Amino acid sequence: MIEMENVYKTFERKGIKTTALKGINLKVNKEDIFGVIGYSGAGKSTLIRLVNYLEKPTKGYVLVDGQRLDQFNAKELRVVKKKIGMIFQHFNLLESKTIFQNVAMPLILSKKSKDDIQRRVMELLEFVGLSDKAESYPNELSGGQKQRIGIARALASRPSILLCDEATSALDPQTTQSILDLLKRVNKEYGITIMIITHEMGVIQEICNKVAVMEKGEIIEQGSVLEVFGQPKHPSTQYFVQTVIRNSITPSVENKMKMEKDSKLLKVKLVGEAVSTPILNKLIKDFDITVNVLFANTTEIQDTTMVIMYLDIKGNDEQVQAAMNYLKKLGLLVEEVSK
Ligand SMILES: Nc1ncnc2c1ncn2[C@@H]1O[C@H](COP(=O)(O)OP(=O)(O)OP(=O)(O)O)[C@@H](O)[C@H]1O
Repeated sequence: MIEMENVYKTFERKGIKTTALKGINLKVNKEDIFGVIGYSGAGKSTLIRLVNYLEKPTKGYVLVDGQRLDQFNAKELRVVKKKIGMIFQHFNLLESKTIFQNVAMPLILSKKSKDDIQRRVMELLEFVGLSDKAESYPNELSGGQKQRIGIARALASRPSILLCDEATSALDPQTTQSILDLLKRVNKEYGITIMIITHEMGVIQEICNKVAVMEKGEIIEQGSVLEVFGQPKHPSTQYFVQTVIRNSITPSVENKMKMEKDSKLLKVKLVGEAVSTPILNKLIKDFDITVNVLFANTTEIQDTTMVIMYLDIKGNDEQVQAAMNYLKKLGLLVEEVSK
């Protein structure tokens, strides 16, 4: 659906060059809600602006539906761009136009008939739950309602891709949740591919199935959200994951642990089916060891449950080793943590 092949983007202003993107490779499939996360300045906006050709790559290719954007002429590019809707952090609504007129704008520009416009706009306002606001003006709406209108307007031309540029960053947590729920419906009910850039890991956790982590113009890690959240490799990814999934023991427990000389501290991660295995019961009964749960955290990612536990285990060396082997055999991620 969307592909980038070795994409570079360098800006030049007053002789100063900034390379915003350095060798980006990614593939977004039709059914995806693909999230791009990174700190400010990582290159996220530049990356998303390449998809609808608001920016051109300095080197490399951007493909939409298997076709390179640089090979289209201006007229063909206009057709492709109609397939790509976009929503923004600050909504970008026209303040002097009514809500109806705002949503109708792309249809007016494509010279649709009055009847078609009336039908489509009302259908979209219903979809976003704001049919009663057709004659209101943007300044009469809350932030969440404005973003709903932004989404309705972006969907007017029946796009197959929706780009979201920090779409929830200006909203409170509850409103963010309702906008994310709406975006999920856009993906499922209309079959629209969504690409979302954000600096909030919670957004990725909530709706994305794939994620790319960006730093200094590069993608440092990418994969399914379950993979990346389950086993983040790069320190920056680990940091982002830590903002939504606490996976370390508290300092006070850590201090107490240091006093316990004759036990081992294990970090155990269970994902999916493994969660229903009664491991604690097994460890105690079959290996005759003492198990103390120091920390446990359960998270839902992409309808899959992930549990992280810190277990303090005591027993003779053989028993402890056998217990660790048992956990590893089950396919669980087991790490001995040094105290
Ligand atoms: N039009 C431009 N001219 C010159 N430099 C630019 C331009 N657009 C972006 N940059 C530079 O490219 C780098 C990446 O910027 P970009 O806006 O893509 O990052 P970002 O991850 O979206 O950050 P933020 O979350 O703050 O928007 C930055 O160093 C920025 O200064």
